[in-house]
Amino acid sequence: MIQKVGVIGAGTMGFGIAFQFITNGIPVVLQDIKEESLNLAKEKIKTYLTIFREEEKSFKDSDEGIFDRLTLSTSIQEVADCDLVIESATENLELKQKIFRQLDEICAEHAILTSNTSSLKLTDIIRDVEKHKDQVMLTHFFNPAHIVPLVELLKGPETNQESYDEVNALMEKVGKVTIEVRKEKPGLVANRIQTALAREALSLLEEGVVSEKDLESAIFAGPGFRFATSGLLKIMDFGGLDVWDIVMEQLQPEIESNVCSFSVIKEKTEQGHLGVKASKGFFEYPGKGLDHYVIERDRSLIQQLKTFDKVQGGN
Ligand SMILES: NC(=O)C1=CN([C@@H]2O[C@H](COP(=O)(O)OP(=O)(O)OC[C@H]3O[C@@H](n4cnc5c(N)ncnc54)[C@H](O)[C@@H]3O)[C@@H](O)[C@H]2O)C=CC1
Ligand SMILES: O=C(O)[C@@H](O)C(=O)[C@H](O)[C@@H](O)CO
Repeated sequence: MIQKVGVIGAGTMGFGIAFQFITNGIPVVLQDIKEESLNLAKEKIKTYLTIFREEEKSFKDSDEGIFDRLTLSTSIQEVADCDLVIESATENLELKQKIFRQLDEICAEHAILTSNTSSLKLTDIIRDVEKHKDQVMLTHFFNPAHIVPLVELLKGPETNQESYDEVNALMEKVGKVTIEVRKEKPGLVANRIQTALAREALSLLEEGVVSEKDLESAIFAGPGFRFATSGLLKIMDFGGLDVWDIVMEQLQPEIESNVCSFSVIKEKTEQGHLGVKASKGFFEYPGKGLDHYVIERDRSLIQQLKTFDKVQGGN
């Protein structure tokens, strides 16, 4: 049974993963090589406990009780007694392979080792793992990890079912929605779908078919609005599969199918317009700093999470 979780990497995702577990009763060791990352993560956890309370989605335990479950460390040795260790360090294959070699060496025999990678293959990450090769997985969270419910689960080629079932049960216990990815595909499921959507959206933008503002509305006030309560297959069922059959045949030849590099992104990147972190991307984010806009986004997402829990019967 998983009673203590280690999280390697206290960055954008690691902080949120740790937050999800400690606010749901599970002790966490959050490890990072940079003290500053750990200090920032601690401050963000403090901030989000307040924000969740302000948005009337508070936790049953006191802030003090929640913080009592959090251990911060710069030493990977600190996760040696964890039952589950989730690696969420920088997206670099050599680094992940090194971390998994270390975890394979120091962790208890029963420990389950997982990665939160967005794009790398599990079989590549675990290349040198020996002792735990029947207890490795991908557990792919979505940003922000402490609000977006989805976690994609993938077993390794030798992973036993018991490990999968334990991780799945734990994720559901802490309020996440899991899917089982049955075959190893780069980007798993949701990122592939997100990328396919992005390719068509950027193609329409590049062709001048739609403005940035209207492209946003076309997604969040249309399909995105429906996606908030049901997936694509139900939308097809409600639309009529006979209709969708025709539409798919008609439109597939029309939509973007090339592997493209889009000047709408390339030009902005070259100009240093990297998005919120640079105060300008497709849109402008004047003068209040990254945290202001991230928190503004997250307040909306927390309200959406409350509705999601009601509609999907969550906690
Ligand atoms: N940013 C996103 O939207 C998402 C990212 N991911 C994945 O999560 C992982 C982490 O991504 P982010 O949190 O965005 O990165 P990040 O750059 O915000 O944080 C990475 C953290 O790893 C730490 N780190 C580097 N080497 C380390 C080591 N040897 N041991 C311990 N910590 C180390 C860094 O100090 C940093 O704090 C990546 O694999 C990424 O693909 C998954 C879903 C979404
Ligand atoms: O969208 C997300 O949060 C995840 O699916 C990801 O992995 C990110 O999009 C990542 O690919 C880029 O930040």
